Amino acid sequence: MSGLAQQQCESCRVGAPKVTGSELPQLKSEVPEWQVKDDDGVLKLTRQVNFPNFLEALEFGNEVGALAEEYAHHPAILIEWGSVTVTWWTHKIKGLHKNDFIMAAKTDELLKPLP
Ligand SMILES: C[C@H](O)[C@H](O)[C@H]1CNC2=NC(N)=NC(=O)C2=N1
Repeated sequence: MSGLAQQQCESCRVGAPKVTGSELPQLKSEVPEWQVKDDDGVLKLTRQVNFPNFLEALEFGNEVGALAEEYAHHPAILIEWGSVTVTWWTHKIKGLHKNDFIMAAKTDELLKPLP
């Protein structure tokens, strides 16, 4: 199986399986820059990225938005002066799905310098 960033999301549906406790460590190890947080019982995957100014933060936020539209899976994006916080979770299942880890890995790819 290719790395998470190269995988495709499954279609979001109610009743889709949440990431289980045994799957979580493996998936989390593939996106080490991200933290799992429990938000009133809803597990989410979040990362804060720092930028030198608001404009660069805004540009990255827009890139994440375009990625979300491309894969029809959408995060919360907080754009602030100097940083962007991206949080992935699957609303339909009120928790973490493998899609969220795939999208976190794709988000990391946006930060890699172009070859
Ligand atoms: C029909 C559409 O694809 C679905 O409603 C998608 C849209 N984007 C989504 N994004 C996230 N994060 N969770 C969802 O459950 C979700 N559902």
